[in-house]
Amino acid sequence: MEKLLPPSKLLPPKGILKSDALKKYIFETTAYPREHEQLKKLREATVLKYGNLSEMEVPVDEGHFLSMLLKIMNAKKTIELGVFTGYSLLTTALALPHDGHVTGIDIDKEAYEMGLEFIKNAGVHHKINFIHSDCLQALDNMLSENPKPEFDFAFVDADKPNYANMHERLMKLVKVGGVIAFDNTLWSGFVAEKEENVPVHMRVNRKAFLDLNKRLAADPHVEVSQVSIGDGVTLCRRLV
Ligand SMILES: C[S@@+](CC[C@H](N)C(=O)[O-])C[C@H]1O[C@@H](n2cnc3c(N)ncnc32)[C@H](O)[C@@H]1O
Repeated sequence: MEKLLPPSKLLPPKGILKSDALKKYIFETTAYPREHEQLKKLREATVLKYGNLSEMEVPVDEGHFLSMLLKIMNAKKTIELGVFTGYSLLTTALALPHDGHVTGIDIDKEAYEMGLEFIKNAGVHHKINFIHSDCLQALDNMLSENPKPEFDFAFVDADKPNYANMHERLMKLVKVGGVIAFDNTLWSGFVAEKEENVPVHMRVNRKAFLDLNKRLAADPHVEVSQVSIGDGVTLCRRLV
């Protein structure tokens, strides 16, 4: 018999929404009922295998937001930095048209291989190209092989202190009019807290996000929207 997790184990423990009642309401009313069957299975399998590390996955409501955005944009070619077991990657592949294509990059191949079963069952494996590499290295390789902008959309969810370096490279790889989405930019709300109130292990990334958020807001080459969903998602639309 399929092993089911209690609903309390499935509500995202991190993020910026501090009301558990409201979180439960949103997830139970809209997010879980609309979650694709293979995404649900992938999420449950990730919790079982990785325990607390499964918190790294994008939450279900954010997945719906990204899916809607990709469809509204008519995105065809996308890139993702930080795949883990593939929740956001599978979300993206499901949102793209039949001839769409997503490149995912991660240093952890084992986690991606765990998610492959669900990606294959969802029938979208042909749309995915997984690159097992450090993401800055992979972006530099792409830029040296073919410096033409080719992506409609980029999702950034790898090592946080390197987001600014990824932004610099992605501005050359994402088309004018395309979107770069940075995940976790509100860092559980700690960007608005004094440093002494932030758990020590979260301080380095908090500082990286404080710098990044300022830098993106001041960047005249992008239109910026800070979206208060999940752990905070910043959308940057390339202008020039
Ligand atoms: C937050 S998780 C990604 C979660 C994923 N987007 C999802 O929805 O399930 C971050 C991932 O970034 C990967 N990562 C961290 N540093 C990296 C680097 N320098 N290059 C490539 N991947 C990296 C980690 O291995 C991890 O799988």
